[in-house]
Amino acid sequence: MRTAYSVETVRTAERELMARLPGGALMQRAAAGLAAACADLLGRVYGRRVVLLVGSGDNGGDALYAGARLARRGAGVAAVLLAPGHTHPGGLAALRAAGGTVAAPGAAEDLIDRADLVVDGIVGIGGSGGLRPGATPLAARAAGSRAAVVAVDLPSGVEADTGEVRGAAVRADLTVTFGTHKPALLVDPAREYAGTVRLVDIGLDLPSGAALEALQHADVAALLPRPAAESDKYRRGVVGIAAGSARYPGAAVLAVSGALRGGAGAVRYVGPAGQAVIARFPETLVSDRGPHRAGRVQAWVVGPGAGDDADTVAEVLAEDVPVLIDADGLRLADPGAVRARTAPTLMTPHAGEAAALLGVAREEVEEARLSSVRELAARYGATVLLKGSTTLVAAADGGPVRVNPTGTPWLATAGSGDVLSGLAGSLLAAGLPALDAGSVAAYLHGLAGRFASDGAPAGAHDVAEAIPEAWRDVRD
Ligand SMILES: NC(=O)C1=CN([C@@H]2O[C@H](COP(=O)(O)OP(=O)(O)OC[C@H]3O[C@@H](n4cnc5c(N)ncnc54)[C@H](OP(=O)(O)O)[C@@H]3O)[C@@H](O)[C@H]2O)[C@@H](O)CC1
Ligand SMILES: Nc1ncnc2c1ncn2[C@@H]1O[C@H](COP(=O)(O)OP(=O)(O)O)[C@@H](O)[C@H]1O
Ligand SMILES: [K+]
Repeated sequence: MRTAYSVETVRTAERELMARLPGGALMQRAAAGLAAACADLLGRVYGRRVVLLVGSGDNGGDALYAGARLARRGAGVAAVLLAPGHTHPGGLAALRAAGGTVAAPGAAEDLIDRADLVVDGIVGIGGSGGLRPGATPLAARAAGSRAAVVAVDLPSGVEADTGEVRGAAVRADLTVTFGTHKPALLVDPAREYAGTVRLVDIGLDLPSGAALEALQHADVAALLPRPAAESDKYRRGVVGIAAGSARYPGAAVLAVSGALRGGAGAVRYVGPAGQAVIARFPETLVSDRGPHRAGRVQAWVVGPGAGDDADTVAEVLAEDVPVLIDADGLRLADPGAVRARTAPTLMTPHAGEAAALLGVAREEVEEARLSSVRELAARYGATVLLKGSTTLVAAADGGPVRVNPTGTPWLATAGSGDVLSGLAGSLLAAGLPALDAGSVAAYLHGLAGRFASDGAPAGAHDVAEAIPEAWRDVRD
């Protein structure tokens, strides 16, 4: 499991470790890791031109000590001091002692234009609110230059705990982060600014309460349902799909296509698209008698392509089994009925649907994904999977939010969300708790999207057909 911790937790762990170590030891560990990463990126250090952008805090100190290490290996290193009266004194002395220089006022732009590497030590976990005016043109100059840009701990200007970007920020090719990932390195839009992320171990001892968790192959493999010798189709779990309408029969077909590949032993379909479903998937158990009388299921999926069928949504919400609500179902569901449920509920909105539920503009959700998904989960007393560039899954009772690491923008194709809802519903029916069902489904769906696309456009049905390959890849 990859984890990310809040600034507050990092600060506490840092204090505890510093109390046991000689002064400055942590910063030296950070600077050594940073200098090694810079050297790897440069290939050859001797004779290279390095510019350090140095702010007022320890983030600048890291940059200065790493710059000193590079200068000792023969790089030409110049520091641009953004807060000249408040520069880390030990770091500045180390740089000077190693032969590095401080840029004269007005020389920064020229130096950046000629640099091989720009190191962003403007601000780290002590920052908030986007780059300040003095730093903004330098960050833009670095982005437009041929130099590689390495961010120290975080790209300066992003919000460490939320992944929000409230103003100008540095665009890095590589971010070297210390002790643990920070949420901004895993959540868009900030994640986009970080480039490749390299984690340097500085010995921090972190508690169990991470802010974010990202499942890896081994975590998913351990959660995947697997039929045992005694299994039959009912014991494996039956998933009910209440989806589709005369207008959108395809949503039903796609949700069933995901459900058939999600580990449940059988898929029941109720709704007006039975003919289309059977034509494509003859193994589906089709009923036109509504959710109550369709036969037993261990989980329901309701909403994809449902049009205005509020009665079916209400009927499903009244069932005492796990329910996944997607698409039109999110709009049609009575919030009170969702909150009143005692069996697990998993809601799977995209940003637009989440915005409608929260009563805000879509952009507000996209700019603040983490707080949006937490807020929705708390309001509805449900597990919420927020789809999009970074897919997040939050439980109602707080705790670490799961961030999906496998997504690809090739998934942004009509109907791929329907496949996801069927897949997640199937995992619910197979017995996974809602947080696991949502995050495992997003993981497999992302991998399937990658396999189906392989760099070229793929349709939602291709994504569904690639789910078994994703499943095998995880299990290998
Ligand atoms: N934690 C650890 O384990 C380790 C941490 N280490 C390193 O220390 C870093 C944290 O250092 P830090 O605490 O000195 O804060 P830092 O980020 O340098 O900010 C300094 C000052 O900048 C200012 N400022 C605020 N916003 C701003 C903005 N938008 N743009 C510009 N300036 C802004 C604000 O001061 P103000 O000007 O408001 O008075 C703020 O106080 C951490 O990221 C890592 O690199 C490693 O060395 C070892 C292990
Ligand atoms: N930019 C993106 N990067 C990664 N995944 C994306 C992106 N945009 C959309 N997706 C994924 O594509 C799927 C689209 O689902 P959804 O918006 O419900 O579409 P539809 O309603 O057409 O099925 C979701 O799994 C979502 O996470
Ligand atoms: K930085």
